[in-house]
Amino acid sequence: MWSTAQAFRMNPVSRKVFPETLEKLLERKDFPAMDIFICTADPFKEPPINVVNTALSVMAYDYPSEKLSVYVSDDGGSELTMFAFMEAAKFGKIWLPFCKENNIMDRCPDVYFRSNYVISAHAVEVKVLLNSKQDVDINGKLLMPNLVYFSREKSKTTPHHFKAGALNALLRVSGIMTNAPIILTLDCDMYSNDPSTLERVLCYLSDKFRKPNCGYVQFPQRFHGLNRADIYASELKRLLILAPYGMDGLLGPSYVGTGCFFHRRVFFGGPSAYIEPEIPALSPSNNVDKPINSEKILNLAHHVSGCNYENKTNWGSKMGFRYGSLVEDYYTGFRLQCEGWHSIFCNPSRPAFLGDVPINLNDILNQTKRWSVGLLEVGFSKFSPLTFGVRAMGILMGLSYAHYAFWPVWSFPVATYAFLPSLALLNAIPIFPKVKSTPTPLWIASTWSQSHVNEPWFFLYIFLFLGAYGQDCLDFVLNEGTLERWWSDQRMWLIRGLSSFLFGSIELISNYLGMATHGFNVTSKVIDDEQRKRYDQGIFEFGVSSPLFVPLIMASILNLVAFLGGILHIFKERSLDNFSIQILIAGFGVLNSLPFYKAMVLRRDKGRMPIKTTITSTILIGVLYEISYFLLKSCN
Ligand SMILES: O=c1ccn([C@@H]2O[C@H](COP(=O)(O)OP(=O)(O)O[C@H]3O[C@H](CO)[C@@H](O)[C@H](O)[C@H]3O)[C@@H](O)[C@H]2O)c(=O)[nH]1
Ligand SMILES: [Mn+2]
Repeated sequence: MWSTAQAFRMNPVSRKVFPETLEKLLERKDFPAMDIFICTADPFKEPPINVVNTALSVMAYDYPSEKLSVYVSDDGGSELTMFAFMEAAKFGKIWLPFCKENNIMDRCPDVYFRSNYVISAHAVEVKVLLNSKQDVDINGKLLMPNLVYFSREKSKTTPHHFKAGALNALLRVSGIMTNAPIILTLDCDMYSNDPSTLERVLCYLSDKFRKPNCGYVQFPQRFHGLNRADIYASELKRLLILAPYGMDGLLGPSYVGTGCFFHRRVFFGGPSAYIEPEIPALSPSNNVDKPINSEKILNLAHHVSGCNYENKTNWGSKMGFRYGSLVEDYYTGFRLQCEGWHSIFCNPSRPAFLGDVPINLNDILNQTKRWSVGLLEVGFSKFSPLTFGVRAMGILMGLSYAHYAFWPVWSFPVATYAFLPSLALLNAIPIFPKVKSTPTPLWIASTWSQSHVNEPWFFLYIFLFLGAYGQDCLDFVLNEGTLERWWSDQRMWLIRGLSSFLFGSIELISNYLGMATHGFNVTSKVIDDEQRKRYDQGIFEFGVSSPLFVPLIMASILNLVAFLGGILHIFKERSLDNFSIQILIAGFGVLNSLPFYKAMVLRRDKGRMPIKTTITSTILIGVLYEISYFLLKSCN
């Protein structure tokens, strides 16, 4: 993992463009058309009001409206979402500076819909809600952008490939209706925060300025409403900001699923290997000459949204967004770059998009678990970045992608460090280099004076620990980070390693063995007020009894017991002997586990650790200790 991380350090690049000068070089009438895709899948985990907000925020881009088309893909096929959008269409007309007033529609989904709703098979729905050729705002002045509600056909028997499937259907439908050369993909939990973003993008993607191989421009995922310490490290600074800077100096950043502008052509083969789609109307160079709501166009749009349409076509394998991984974004970007497309990372100081983050630990861990499964699927496929990727894109790009793909591999060292040193300590077995006995009970005193140490390994060990942590901390803090957030970041890395990564790896294995199947478990965006309050105060949210918490509690209990035992040992023997590093590691574990102890013992609110989970974990750690007792004793 260390070596793959070095690829990001070779040539980091940070870019700047000046969209204010764009109009001197490119007339507004020559601005290219833009198709904007918004994905939603579940009206109860993703409240339609939020999806509407996302759509309204992009409809209000500072851009010629007649060139703007917003397509909303509803994988839930829900009447509620459609209804919300019909209202939104009317609402949009009355209200252009909408950002301030959108509270008007802030209502809860109707109980009637809720009780009758199951996501199931549904037919195609294509509804033109606003037509840029006809619809004007309430004053009769401004044209409105196109707004299309779309729900592809779904059946129980045909795989729908989750979001990638939805995006491919959107690619085809938008191709038939407007076929803009530039496409923005956006998740429904992320809204536009800067009306001038499209002009910024033109500096990279308009015909006049685009480099021939440039395929997409990725904006970082940035989030609003993080608490001060960002306790769940939702910022994902390393993954979403630092790594892309590094890749930008190579062939460009990976695609992260949202906030990304594509040149439509990239979905039809490599820069010099064009793949002709099965019907000419879908070709990226096709000129749409019929009105968006003409019967012919609508019929064709229905045709390409059928659930069997993709059979025996290249969609998902060589064309469009790629199937085969739960992280369709990462995988698609990777395959596009292997085909020869370059990309650009654009991180303006005012965030172009802002998104929601889950505010409870269980949701976060489930999300990371899904990513782990998806990443490993790519890592161990025939298109693995380490083999296929390195050959197609060169060693550094291959390593960069491998660094993501094998992210979950951290679970093994993290789990080892969480359990092994403490178990060994409790069994009085030293596993690290020794420090020679000194009369002082303070470990620091002994590590500082070299004369007392008889093994250089001890220092190498301390050096590596402090070096790695120091570098990590510096990287973080120097890039608009704070020490407080860094601490959360390293803690979440341990938590993810011990939980999501581990469960993700297990899920992948059981999947290969045919024991389970995994799906795209949509992250809930519903905010409970009480939870929100606790989150804002920086308090961890547990609440549900989730297996994802079990290894975490096990480790926190074990480390506490081992640490206390170790300290007792020091005072009894008045020597540090063989166990200093083990005690240190246990102590570090304890420090990181503080929120867990609080949640298990001190808290009484709804977000505390459920007793059931605590008891299960305590029993399991007891069993693990017994096993270790027999194993370690027999090894010794
Ligand atoms: O069958 C599906 C499942 C999901 N979605 C949409 O996909 C988006 C992302 O889903 P979310 O639950 O928010 O997942 P996150 O883990 O927050 O998303 C990250 O990870 C995903 C891959 O796992 C990427 O697709 C996302 O862009 C990226 O932000 C949402 O708009 C969903 O509505 C669909 O359209 N159809
Ligand atoms: Mn999301």
